[in-house]
Amino acid sequence: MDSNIVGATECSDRHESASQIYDLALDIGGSLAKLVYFTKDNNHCVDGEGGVSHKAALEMCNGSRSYPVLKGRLNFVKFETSKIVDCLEFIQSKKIHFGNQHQGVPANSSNNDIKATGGGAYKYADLFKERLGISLDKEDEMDSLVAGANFLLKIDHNDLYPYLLVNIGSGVSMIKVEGDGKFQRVSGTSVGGGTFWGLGRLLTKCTSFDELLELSHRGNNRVIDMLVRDIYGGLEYSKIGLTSTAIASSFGKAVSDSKELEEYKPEDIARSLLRMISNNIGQISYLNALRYGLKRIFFGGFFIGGHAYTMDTISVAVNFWSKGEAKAMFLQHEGFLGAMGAFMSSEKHGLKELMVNQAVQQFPNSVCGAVNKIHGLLNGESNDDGSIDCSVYTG
Ligand SMILES: Nc1ncnc2c1ncn2[C@@H]1O[C@H](COP(=O)(O)OP(=O)(O)O)[C@@H](O)[C@H]1O
Ligand SMILES: CC(C)(COP(=O)(O)O)[C@@H](O)C(=O)NCCC(=O)O
Repeated sequence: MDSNIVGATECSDRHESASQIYDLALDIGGSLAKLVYFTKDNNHCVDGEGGVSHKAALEMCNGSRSYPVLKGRLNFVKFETSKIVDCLEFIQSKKIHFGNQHQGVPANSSNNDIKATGGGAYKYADLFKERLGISLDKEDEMDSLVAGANFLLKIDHNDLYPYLLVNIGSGVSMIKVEGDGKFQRVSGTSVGGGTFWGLGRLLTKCTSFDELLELSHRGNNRVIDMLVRDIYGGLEYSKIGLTSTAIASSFGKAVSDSKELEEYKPEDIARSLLRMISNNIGQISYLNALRYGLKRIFFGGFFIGGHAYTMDTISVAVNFWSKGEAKAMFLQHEGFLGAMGAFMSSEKHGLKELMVNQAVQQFPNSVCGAVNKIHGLLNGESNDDGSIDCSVYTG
Protein backbone atom coordinates (compact mmCIF):
# COMPACT_ATOMS: atom_id res chain seq x y z
CA MET A 1 0.00 0.00 0.00
CA ASP A 2 1.22 3.55 -0.67
CA SER A 3 2.40 4.95 2.53
CA ASN A 4 2.74 8.64 2.01
CA ILE A 5 -0.31 8.52 -0.04
CA VAL A 6 -1.93 10.82 -2.43
CA GLY A 7 -1.01 13.35 -5.04
CA ALA A 8 -1.85 16.10 -2.61
CA THR A 9 1.40 15.34 -0.81
CA GLU A 10 3.54 15.69 -3.88
CA CYS A 11 1.77 18.74 -5.20
CA SER A 12 1.76 20.37 -1.81
CA ASP A 13 5.51 19.87 -1.73
CA ARG A 14 5.89 22.07 -4.76
CA HIS A 15 3.73 24.70 -3.13
CA GLU A 16 5.50 24.42 0.21
CA SER A 17 8.96 24.92 -1.18
CA ALA A 18 7.85 28.44 -1.99
CA SER A 19 5.49 28.87 0.93
CA GLN A 20 5.39 29.13 4.66
CA ILE A 21 3.65 26.42 6.64
CA TYR A 22 1.61 28.20 9.21
CA ASP A 23 -0.68 25.87 11.11
CA LEU A 24 -1.60 22.20 11.24
CA ALA A 25 -4.25 19.87 12.67
CA LEU A 26 -4.48 16.11 12.80
CA ASP A 27 -7.19 13.47 12.82
CA ILE A 28 -5.71 10.11 13.72
CA GLY A 29 -8.29 7.42 13.12
CA GLY A 30 -8.35 3.65 13.27
CA SER A 31 -7.09 3.36 9.68
CA LEU A 32 -5.71 6.68 8.51
CA ALA A 33 -4.02 9.74 9.97
CA LYS A 34 -5.22 12.89 8.23
CA LEU A 35 -3.42 16.24 8.21
CA VAL A 36 -4.81 19.62 7.28
CA TYR A 37 -2.30 22.43 7.17
CA PHE A 38 -2.15 25.99 5.98
CA THR A 39 0.60 27.31 3.75
CA LYS A 40 0.93 30.97 3.03
CA ASP A 41 1.10 32.14 -0.57
CA ASN A 42 4.58 33.27 -1.44
CA ASN A 43 3.33 36.44 -3.06
CA HIS A 44 1.10 37.41 -0.18
CA CYS A 45 3.39 37.87 2.78
CA VAL A 46 3.67 39.82 5.96
CA ASP A 47 5.80 43.00 6.00
CA GLY A 48 9.36 42.69 4.87
CA GLU A 49 8.91 39.56 2.80
CA GLY A 50 7.74 41.21 -0.38
CA GLY A 51 4.35 40.67 -1.93
CA VAL A 52 1.34 42.05 -0.18
CA SER A 53 2.01 43.96 3.02
CA HIS A 54 0.18 43.79 6.33
CA LYS A 55 -1.60 46.95 5.47
CA ALA A 56 -2.72 45.73 2.10
CA ALA A 57 -3.77 42.48 3.62
CA LEU A 58 -5.75 44.34 6.26
CA GLU A 59 -7.53 46.35 3.65
CA MET A 60 -8.43 43.16 1.88
CA CYS A 61 -9.82 41.81 5.11
CA ASN A 62 -12.54 44.48 5.09
CA GLY A 63 -13.69 43.45 8.53
CA SER A 64 -13.89 45.09 11.93
CA ARG A 65 -11.06 42.98 13.39
CA SER A 66 -7.68 44.67 13.38
CA TYR A 67 -5.58 41.68 12.41
CA PRO A 68 -3.67 41.16 9.21
CA VAL A 69 -4.85 38.42 6.94
CA LEU A 70 -2.66 35.87 5.20
CA LYS A 71 -3.75 34.38 1.94
CA GLY A 72 -2.74 30.85 1.28
CA ARG A 73 -3.90 27.30 0.98
CA LEU A 74 -5.31 24.54 3.06
CA ASN A 75 -3.49 21.34 2.19
CA PHE A 76 -4.72 17.81 2.80
CA VAL A 77 -2.51 14.77 3.33
CA LYS A 78 -3.10 11.30 4.70
CA PHE A 79 -1.00 8.43 6.07
CA GLU A 80 -1.85 4.96 7.22
CA THR A 81 -2.23 4.99 10.98
CA SER A 82 -0.23 1.76 11.14
CA LYS A 83 2.64 3.80 9.69
CA ILE A 84 2.25 6.71 12.07
CA VAL A 85 6.02 7.09 12.07
CA ASP A 86 5.80 8.24 8.43
CA CYS A 87 3.40 10.93 9.57
CA LEU A 88 5.79 12.02 12.32
CA GLU A 89 8.64 12.15 9.83
CA PHE A 90 6.55 14.19 7.41
CA ILE A 91 5.77 16.73 10.13
CA GLN A 92 9.37 16.79 11.23
CA SER A 93 10.71 17.21 7.71
CA LYS A 94 8.35 20.09 6.98
CA LYS A 95 8.90 21.65 10.38
CA ILE A 96 5.18 22.28 10.45
CA HIS A 97 5.23 22.29 14.22
CA PHE A 98 7.39 25.40 14.13
CA GLY A 99 4.74 27.19 12.08
CA ASN A 100 4.33 30.37 14.07
CA GLN A 101 8.07 30.77 14.57
CA HIS A 102 8.77 31.28 10.91
CA GLN A 103 10.02 34.66 9.90
CA GLY A 104 7.55 37.46 10.15
CA VAL A 105 4.98 35.62 12.23
CA PRO A 106 4.97 36.21 15.96
CA ALA A 107 5.68 33.24 18.18
CA ASN A 108 3.40 32.41 21.05
CA SER A 109 3.53 30.08 24.00
CA SER A 110 1.48 27.33 22.38
CA ASN A 111 3.69 26.93 19.34
CA ASN A 112 4.32 23.29 19.95
CA ASP A 113 0.69 22.40 20.58
CA ILE A 114 -1.25 21.13 17.64
CA LYS A 115 -4.92 20.38 17.45
CA ALA A 116 -5.65 16.69 17.13
CA THR A 117 -8.77 14.56 17.07
CA GLY A 118 -9.65 10.88 16.61
CA GLY A 119 -8.64 8.00 18.84
CA GLY A 120 -5.00 8.41 17.85
CA ALA A 121 -4.87 11.81 19.54
CA TYR A 122 -4.96 9.79 22.78
CA LYS A 123 -3.13 6.68 21.61
CA TYR A 124 -0.15 8.50 20.11
CA ALA A 125 0.06 11.55 22.41
CA ASP A 126 3.21 10.28 24.12
CA LEU A 127 4.85 9.38 20.81
CA PHE A 128 4.35 12.91 19.45
CA LYS A 129 5.72 14.37 22.67
CA GLU A 130 8.76 12.10 22.75
CA ARG A 131 9.67 12.27 19.06
CA LEU A 132 8.74 15.83 18.13
CA GLY A 133 8.17 17.62 21.41
CA ILE A 134 4.62 18.30 20.26
CA SER A 135 1.67 18.27 22.65
CA LEU A 136 -1.53 17.12 21.03
CA ASP A 137 -4.32 19.49 22.00
CA LYS A 138 -7.28 17.08 21.88
CA GLU A 139 -10.58 17.93 20.26
CA ASP A 140 -13.60 15.65 20.45
CA GLU A 141 -14.03 13.55 17.31
CA MET A 142 -17.77 14.17 16.85
CA ASP A 143 -17.36 17.92 17.50
CA SER A 144 -14.63 17.99 14.88
CA LEU A 145 -16.56 15.99 12.28
CA VAL A 146 -19.54 18.30 12.56
CA ALA A 147 -17.43 21.47 12.54
CA GLY A 148 -15.55 20.22 9.49
CA ALA A 149 -18.74 19.25 7.66
CA ASN A 150 -20.42 22.55 8.47
CA PHE A 151 -17.36 24.44 7.31
CA LEU A 152 -17.23 22.62 4.00
CA LEU A 153 -20.99 22.81 3.55
CA LYS A 154 -21.76 26.27 4.77
CA ILE A 155 -23.43 27.91 1.87
CA ASP A 156 -26.76 28.91 3.23
CA HIS A 157 -27.66 28.20 6.85
CA ASN A 158 -31.34 28.11 6.16
CA ASP A 159 -30.93 25.44 3.58
CA LEU A 160 -28.31 23.35 5.27
CA TYR A 161 -29.87 22.23 8.55
CA PRO A 162 -31.03 19.78 9.69
CA TYR A 163 -29.12 16.99 8.04
CA LEU A 164 -27.76 13.56 8.84
CA LEU A 165 -23.99 13.28 8.71
CA VAL A 166 -22.78 9.75 8.10
CA ASN A 167 -19.05 9.41 8.57
CA ILE A 168 -17.75 6.17 7.08
CA GLY A 169 -14.33 5.69 8.55
CA SER A 170 -13.10 2.40 10.02
CA GLY A 171 -16.52 2.26 11.70
CA VAL A 172 -19.54 4.42 10.97
CA SER A 173 -21.02 7.28 12.99
CA MET A 174 -24.39 8.83 12.22
CA ILE A 175 -24.94 12.32 13.52
CA LYS A 176 -28.04 14.49 13.40
CA VAL A 177 -26.79 18.03 12.77
CA GLU A 178 -29.04 20.98 13.54
CA GLY A 179 -26.58 23.84 13.56
CA ASP A 180 -23.07 24.94 14.52
CA GLY A 181 -22.13 22.81 17.49
CA LYS A 182 -25.72 21.58 17.72
CA PHE A 183 -25.76 17.88 17.04
CA GLN A 184 -26.44 14.41 18.44
CA ARG A 185 -24.76 11.15 17.48
CA VAL A 186 -27.85 9.07 16.87
CA SER A 187 -26.43 5.80 15.64
CA GLY A 188 -23.46 3.92 14.31
CA THR A 189 -22.37 0.60 12.94
CA SER A 190 -19.19 -1.36 13.17
CA VAL A 191 -19.69 -2.54 9.58
CA GLY A 192 -17.75 0.23 7.87
CA GLY A 193 -14.68 1.05 5.84
CA GLY A 194 -12.46 -1.09 8.04
CA THR A 195 -14.79 -4.01 7.37
CA PHE A 196 -14.57 -3.52 3.62
CA TRP A 197 -10.81 -3.32 3.65
CA GLY A 198 -10.30 -6.03 6.29
CA LEU A 199 -12.69 -8.59 4.83
CA GLY A 200 -11.59 -7.69 1.32
CA ARG A 201 -8.00 -8.36 2.21
CA LEU A 202 -8.86 -11.70 3.77
CA LEU A 203 -11.00 -12.78 0.84
CA THR A 204 -8.96 -11.51 -2.11
CA LYS A 205 -5.39 -11.32 -0.77
CA CYS A 206 -5.18 -7.75 -2.06
CA THR A 207 -2.22 -5.81 -0.79
CA SER A 208 -3.66 -2.31 -0.91
CA PHE A 209 -6.99 -0.58 -0.47
CA ASP A 210 -6.72 0.97 -3.91
CA GLU A 211 -6.11 -2.45 -5.43
CA LEU A 212 -9.23 -3.80 -3.72
CA LEU A 213 -11.28 -0.90 -4.99
CA GLU A 214 -9.86 -1.27 -8.47
CA LEU A 215 -10.74 -4.98 -8.40
CA SER A 216 -14.29 -4.17 -7.36
CA HIS A 217 -14.69 -1.92 -10.41
CA ARG A 218 -13.92 -4.81 -12.72
CA GLY A 219 -16.05 -7.38 -10.94
CA ASN A 220 -19.58 -8.66 -11.33
CA ASN A 221 -21.42 -9.11 -8.05
CA ARG A 222 -24.13 -11.22 -9.65
CA VAL A 223 -21.73 -14.14 -9.77
CA ILE A 224 -21.57 -14.06 -5.96
CA ASP A 225 -24.81 -12.45 -4.82
CA MET A 226 -28.07 -14.36 -4.86
CA LEU A 227 -30.64 -12.29 -6.75
CA VAL A 228 -34.41 -12.43 -6.45
CA ARG A 229 -34.54 -14.07 -9.87
CA ASP A 230 -32.16 -16.82 -8.72
CA ILE A 231 -34.70 -17.75 -6.07
CA TYR A 232 -37.86 -17.06 -8.08
CA GLY A 233 -36.94 -18.92 -11.26
CA GLY A 234 -36.11 -15.79 -13.23
CA LEU A 235 -39.12 -13.81 -12.00
CA GLU A 236 -39.46 -10.66 -9.97
CA TYR A 237 -41.37 -10.49 -6.70
CA SER A 238 -43.40 -7.46 -7.60
CA LYS A 239 -45.92 -7.89 -4.82
CA ILE A 240 -43.31 -6.76 -2.29
CA GLY A 241 -41.56 -4.41 -4.71
CA LEU A 242 -38.54 -6.50 -5.57
CA THR A 243 -37.28 -6.55 -9.14
CA SER A 244 -35.79 -9.76 -10.51
CA THR A 245 -32.27 -8.30 -10.31
CA ALA A 246 -32.51 -7.01 -6.71
CA ILE A 247 -29.98 -8.64 -4.39
CA ALA A 248 -31.89 -11.11 -2.25
CA SER A 249 -28.84 -12.36 -0.35
CA SER A 250 -25.38 -10.83 -0.47
CA PHE A 251 -22.80 -13.57 -1.12
CA GLY A 252 -25.68 -16.09 -1.17
CA LYS A 253 -24.73 -17.67 -4.48
CA ALA A 254 -21.42 -18.82 -3.11
CA VAL A 255 -23.22 -21.65 -1.35
CA SER A 256 -25.95 -22.47 -3.86
CA ASP A 257 -23.57 -22.86 -6.79
CA SER A 258 -21.69 -26.08 -7.25
CA LYS A 259 -18.42 -24.28 -7.92
CA GLU A 260 -15.04 -24.88 -6.36
CA LEU A 261 -14.01 -21.99 -4.11
CA GLU A 262 -11.06 -21.20 -6.39
CA GLU A 263 -13.48 -20.51 -9.22
CA TYR A 264 -14.74 -17.36 -7.54
CA LYS A 265 -12.80 -14.44 -8.91
CA PRO A 266 -11.34 -11.82 -6.54
CA GLU A 267 -12.87 -9.00 -8.59
CA ASP A 268 -16.38 -10.44 -8.21
CA ILE A 269 -15.87 -10.95 -4.48
CA ALA A 270 -14.61 -7.37 -4.14
CA ARG A 271 -17.63 -6.05 -6.02
CA SER A 272 -20.09 -8.00 -3.86
CA LEU A 273 -18.36 -6.82 -0.74
CA LEU A 274 -18.43 -3.18 -1.77
CA ARG A 275 -22.10 -3.43 -2.63
CA MET A 276 -22.98 -5.24 0.58
CA ILE A 277 -21.27 -2.73 2.81
CA SER A 278 -22.44 0.33 0.89
CA ASN A 279 -26.01 -0.95 0.74
CA ASN A 280 -26.02 -1.72 4.42
CA ILE A 281 -24.72 1.72 5.38
CA GLY A 282 -27.12 3.37 2.91
CA GLN A 283 -30.02 1.48 4.44
CA ILE A 284 -29.15 2.21 8.08
CA SER A 285 -28.56 5.84 7.17
CA TYR A 286 -31.95 6.11 5.56
CA LEU A 287 -33.67 4.48 8.53
CA ASN A 288 -32.04 7.02 10.82
CA ALA A 289 -32.97 9.88 8.51
CA LEU A 290 -36.54 8.61 8.61
CA ARG A 291 -36.45 8.26 12.38
CA TYR A 292 -35.45 11.90 12.77
CA GLY A 293 -37.35 13.33 9.79
CA LEU A 294 -34.20 14.32 7.88
CA LYS A 295 -34.35 14.64 4.14
CA ARG A 296 -30.68 15.07 3.40
CA ILE A 297 -27.91 12.69 4.23
CA PHE A 298 -24.32 13.83 3.80
CA PHE A 299 -21.69 11.13 3.64
CA GLY A 300 -18.11 11.65 4.73
CA GLY A 301 -15.10 9.52 5.69
CA PHE A 302 -12.29 8.05 3.66
CA PHE A 303 -14.25 4.95 2.70
CA ILE A 304 -15.88 7.19 0.10
CA GLY A 305 -12.63 8.80 -0.95
CA GLY A 306 -14.21 10.46 -3.97
CA HIS A 307 -14.86 7.09 -5.60
CA ALA A 308 -17.77 7.40 -8.00
CA TYR A 309 -18.84 3.77 -7.77
CA THR A 310 -18.96 3.85 -3.96
CA MET A 311 -21.00 7.04 -4.03
CA ASP A 312 -23.26 5.61 -6.66
CA THR A 313 -23.90 2.43 -4.65
CA ILE A 314 -24.72 4.41 -1.51
CA SER A 315 -26.99 6.73 -3.47
CA VAL A 316 -28.83 3.85 -5.06
CA ALA A 317 -29.33 2.26 -1.63
CA VAL A 318 -30.68 5.50 -0.13
CA ASN A 319 -32.90 6.03 -3.13
CA PHE A 320 -34.15 2.43 -3.03
CA TRP A 321 -34.97 2.33 0.65
CA SER A 322 -36.47 5.82 0.76
CA LYS A 323 -38.44 5.30 -2.44
CA GLY A 324 -36.82 8.45 -3.77
CA GLU A 325 -37.70 10.55 -0.68
CA ALA A 326 -34.17 11.03 0.70
CA LYS A 327 -31.00 12.10 -1.07
CA ALA A 328 -27.46 10.97 -0.51
CA MET A 329 -25.01 13.84 -0.86
CA PHE A 330 -21.25 13.94 -0.84
CA LEU A 331 -18.65 16.49 0.11
CA GLN A 332 -15.30 17.30 -1.31
CA HIS A 333 -12.49 16.44 1.09
CA GLU A 334 -14.93 14.09 2.78
CA GLY A 335 -12.12 12.13 4.41
CA PHE A 336 -10.83 15.24 6.15
CA LEU A 337 -13.92 16.39 8.05
CA GLY A 338 -12.42 15.64 11.47
CA ALA A 339 -9.04 17.14 10.64
CA MET A 340 -10.74 20.20 9.15
CA GLY A 341 -12.88 20.59 12.26
CA ALA A 342 -9.85 20.30 14.52
CA PHE A 343 -8.05 22.88 12.37
CA MET A 344 -11.01 25.23 12.69
CA SER A 345 -10.97 24.91 16.46
CA SER A 346 -7.51 26.42 16.71
CA GLU A 347 -7.39 29.92 18.08
CA LYS A 348 -4.16 30.53 16.22
CA HIS A 349 -5.54 31.47 12.84
CA GLY A 350 -9.11 32.65 13.33
CA LEU A 351 -10.23 30.73 10.26
CA LYS A 352 -13.68 30.15 11.68
CA GLU A 353 -14.36 33.81 12.21
CA LEU A 354 -12.82 34.78 8.92
CA MET A 355 -14.88 32.22 7.14
CA VAL A 356 -18.08 33.59 8.60
CA ASN A 357 -17.07 37.09 7.54
CA GLN A 358 -15.79 36.52 4.09
CA ALA A 359 -14.21 33.23 3.10
CA VAL A 360 -17.57 31.54 2.76
CA GLN A 361 -17.70 33.18 -0.63
CA GLN A 362 -15.01 30.78 -1.72
CA PHE A 363 -17.27 27.81 -1.16
CA PRO A 364 -20.09 28.09 -3.62
CA ASN A 365 -22.74 25.46 -4.21
CA SER A 366 -20.44 23.31 -6.25
CA VAL A 367 -18.63 22.12 -3.13
CA CYS A 368 -21.43 19.72 -2.43
CA GLY A 369 -24.28 18.28 -4.31
CA ALA A 370 -26.58 15.40 -4.87
CA VAL A 371 -25.06 12.34 -6.37
CA ASN A 372 -26.51 13.02 -9.76
CA LYS A 373 -24.09 15.92 -9.83
CA ILE A 374 -21.09 13.85 -8.82
CA HIS A 375 -18.90 15.14 -11.58
CA GLY A 376 -19.78 18.72 -10.85
CA LEU A 377 -18.96 18.34 -7.21
CA LEU A 378 -15.71 16.55 -7.81
CA ASN A 379 -14.65 19.45 -9.95
CA GLY A 380 -15.52 21.82 -7.09
CA GLU A 381 -13.41 24.73 -5.96
CA SER A 382 -10.20 22.92 -5.10
CA ASN A 383 -6.88 23.37 -6.80
CA ASP A 384 -5.53 20.54 -8.93
CA ASP A 385 -3.64 19.14 -5.93
CA GLY A 386 -6.81 19.09 -3.79
CA SER A 387 -5.76 22.11 -1.73
CA ILE A 388 -8.22 24.96 -1.10
CA ASP A 389 -7.34 28.63 -1.43
CA CYS A 390 -8.25 30.51 1.73
CA SER A 391 -7.14 33.14 4.21
CA VAL A 392 -6.34 33.16 7.91
CA TYR A 393 -5.82 35.85 10.54
CA THR A 394 -2.32 36.19 11.85
CA GLY A 395 -3.14 38.14 14.98
N1 LIG B 1 -5.21 4.29 1.23
C1 LIG B 1 -6.06 3.77 2.10
N2 LIG B 1 -5.63 2.93 3.07
C2 LIG B 1 -6.49 2.40 3.95
N3 LIG B 1 -7.82 2.64 3.95
C3 LIG B 1 -8.30 3.46 3.01
C4 LIG B 1 -7.46 4.08 2.06
N4 LIG B 1 -8.22 4.87 1.29
C5 LIG B 1 -9.47 4.75 1.73
N5 LIG B 1 -9.55 3.89 2.77
C6 LIG B 1 -10.80 3.53 3.46
O1 LIG B 1 -11.01 4.53 4.41
C7 LIG B 1 -11.29 3.95 5.68
C8 LIG B 1 -10.80 4.85 6.77
O2 LIG B 1 -11.50 6.05 6.68
P1 LIG B 1 -11.19 7.23 7.68
O3 LIG B 1 -12.28 8.24 7.50
O4 LIG B 1 -9.81 7.71 7.51
O5 LIG B 1 -11.39 6.49 9.07
P2 LIG B 1 -10.49 6.45 10.38
O6 LIG B 1 -10.64 7.83 10.97
O7 LIG B 1 -11.13 5.40 11.21
O8 LIG B 1 -9.09 6.13 10.00
C9 LIG B 1 -10.63 2.60 5.63
O9 LIG B 1 -11.22 1.71 6.54
C10 LIG B 1 -10.82 2.19 4.20
O10 LIG B 1 -12.09 1.63 4.00
C1 LIG C 1 -15.42 4.50 17.42
C2 LIG C 1 -15.50 5.41 16.20
C3 LIG C 1 -16.22 6.69 16.57
C4 LIG C 1 -14.05 5.77 15.79
O1 LIG C 1 -14.05 6.54 14.60
P1 LIG C 1 -13.24 6.07 13.27
O2 LIG C 1 -11.79 5.97 13.64
O3 LIG C 1 -13.80 4.76 12.84
O4 LIG C 1 -13.50 7.15 12.25
C5 LIG C 1 -16.19 4.69 15.00
O5 LIG C 1 -15.43 3.61 14.60
C6 LIG C 1 -17.63 4.24 15.26
O6 LIG C 1 -18.51 5.04 15.39
N1 LIG C 1 -17.85 2.91 15.26
C7 LIG C 1 -19.19 2.32 15.34
C8 LIG C 1 -19.48 1.87 16.74
C9 LIG C 1 -20.96 1.58 16.88
O7 LIG C 1 -21.76 2.52 16.98
O8 LIG C 1 -21.35 0.41 16.86
